[in-house]
Amino acid sequence: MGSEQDSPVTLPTPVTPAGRDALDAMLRHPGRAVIALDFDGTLAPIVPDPEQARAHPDAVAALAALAPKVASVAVITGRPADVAVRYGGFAGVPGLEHLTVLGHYGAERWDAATGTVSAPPPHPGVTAVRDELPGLLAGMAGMAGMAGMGAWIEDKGRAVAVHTRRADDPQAMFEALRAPLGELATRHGLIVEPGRLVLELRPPGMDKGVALRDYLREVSAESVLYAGDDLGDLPAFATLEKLRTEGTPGLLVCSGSTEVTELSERADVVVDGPQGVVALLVSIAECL
Ligand SMILES: O=P(O)(O)OC[C@H]1O[C@H](O[C@H]2O[C@H](CO)[C@@H](O)[C@H](O)[C@H]2O)[C@H](O)[C@@H](O)[C@@H]1O
Repeated sequence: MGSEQDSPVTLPTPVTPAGRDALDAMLRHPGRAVIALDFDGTLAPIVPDPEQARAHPDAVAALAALAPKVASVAVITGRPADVAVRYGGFAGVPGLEHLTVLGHYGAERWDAATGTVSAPPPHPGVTAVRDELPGLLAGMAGMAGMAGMGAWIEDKGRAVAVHTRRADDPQAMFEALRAPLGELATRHGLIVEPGRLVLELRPPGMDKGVALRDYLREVSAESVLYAGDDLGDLPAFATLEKLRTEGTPGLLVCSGSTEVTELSERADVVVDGPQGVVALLVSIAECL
């Protein structure tokens, strides 16, 4: 706790009894608590150009202050693990020596302790999609209403994403691309992962729920906080909801945005984007 001169630490009150129990359990036994966080929209503010996304300026310090006080901290992201590490500034940070980054929705793993990324072999469908996608988008640009489409391809290595945030009408472009990208993905054995003005074509078989569940088993978590902002975080919320029914306290935190409301409806705590997430992490660290 802070000294008498410090302003008092304000922790949010979770709106559900299960959320309040989880926060309680974390504060009582922090050494058995796991903190897991999404990257874009949760630790990093959303920006128009995905290559310019960086962790909130105070995020790394907040994580580094909290990590030594809890069992473990993990970042679970749709980004390739090495990209999240780079954009997050997570490598070589005192306090984050045991940080784990699960990339590509858990298919990849980076551990600060080794500084290496482990990953499965690439899915052949990604190569095929990478080759066909520019032609498909060019064909659509010629269609009525699609001139100057403004869709941008992010080559993620093990997946390919099409972003519409910089299109003239981002939401209309997103909706127009759903069906053709779905067909393309299916034809090559991939799935479409929708996100905040992005449609990603990626291999099936892994999601943040599976990644989180496996990680929590590995570290023998006795309480968990998960924070996310996007549709890809819903499986992680579902994992926590299931764990709660089995007796493991879990706190569902939504990094709120006007773009995605599905998470806020299920969350125990809604904070104001990455700035709110950082404030929450700081408050928890100060309470421990
Ligand atoms: O699981 P996450 O860490 O949340 O990653 C999800 C996707 O995030 C990125 O896209 C999003 O952030 C961009 C930068 O702020 C933004 O421009 C875009 O509209 C968002 O969808 C990233 O580019 C994707 O690869 C991630 O899968």
